[in-house]
Amino acid sequence: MSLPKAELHLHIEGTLEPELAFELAARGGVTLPYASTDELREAYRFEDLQSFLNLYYELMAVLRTERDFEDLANAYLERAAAQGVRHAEIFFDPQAHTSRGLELGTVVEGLWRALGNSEANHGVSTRLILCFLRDESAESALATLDAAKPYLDRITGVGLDSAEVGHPPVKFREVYEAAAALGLRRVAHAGEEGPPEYIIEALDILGVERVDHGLRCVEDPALVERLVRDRVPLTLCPLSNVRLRTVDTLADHPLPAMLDAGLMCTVNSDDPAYFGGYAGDNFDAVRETLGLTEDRLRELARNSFLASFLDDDEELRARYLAEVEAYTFT
Ligand SMILES: Nc1ncnc2[nH]cnc12
Ligand SMILES: [Zn+2]
Repeated sequence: MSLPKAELHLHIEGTLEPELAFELAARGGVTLPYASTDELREAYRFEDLQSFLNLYYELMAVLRTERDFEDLANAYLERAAAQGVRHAEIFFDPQAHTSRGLELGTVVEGLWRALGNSEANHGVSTRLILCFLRDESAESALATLDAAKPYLDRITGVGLDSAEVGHPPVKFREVYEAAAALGLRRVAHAGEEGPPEYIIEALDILGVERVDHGLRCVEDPALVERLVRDRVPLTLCPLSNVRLRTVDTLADHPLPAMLDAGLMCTVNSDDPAYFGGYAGDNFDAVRETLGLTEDRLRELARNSFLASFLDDDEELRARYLAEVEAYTFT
């Protein structure tokens, strides 16, 4: 669907399509433990978040040079633009690369080669969000934030991702305080597989402005009331939830009920190469399977720009919002 939208929950490493993985492997002399792209695609059957993360981290071995990160980001931006994405706030996982011996600068500079020219090349404005791996230590997160200091002109905010259960937000209190002191915006994954309490901690202890996923808030009526009252944006990822078995089928997804409850929902792709679709595909899927009306779809698109970190460019945000209102559904 080409409805203009902002993508607010997108892991750049999760945009690595099998074809590009093999191309980068060949270029870098990396051997993948799969004979072909078809065989690799066969591995895309996930039981839960952890079974996905195992493959996600394994394939990152092909990302080694600035050019690799640049090519990865350009491939995403091209696909996203074709599906109506006008603004993208992109997560990256520095620790998944520095733990393999890469310099943080290789990752940031490589991504920036694509992101810095994205408005001109793809018609997509961008922001970069550095994510801490929550299954690594708080000390490692602090060291990562410290290493990122030379690149803060390119980094808008911090996030928290990877294996959720057993790694509550409170573990990262100190690093989020330090990030806030540096003027960084704050988001965190919470309530994807973890309980509603993790969403409350992310808000109260980490001071996040948006909750990534936040799906399990529906189990706590008082929390839903709070999220509605405070207009806290949730970056939902419907196709991801199906593939990682957070919901049984797309038809069971609580998105319509969440919108009816007044929650500020957005729809995003998470790791589109792995979960069967980019942002526009997610919009198409919820339209078809959940029967969302044109008003609801327009609301989701409007929310995406309102929830974005475009506060430093209200003129651009207003232009995007006008595009949403002017859009004609086909
Ligand atoms: N859906 C997800 N949840 C947590 N960590 C992730 N890293 C990449 N995708 C993720
Ligand atoms: Zn995610």
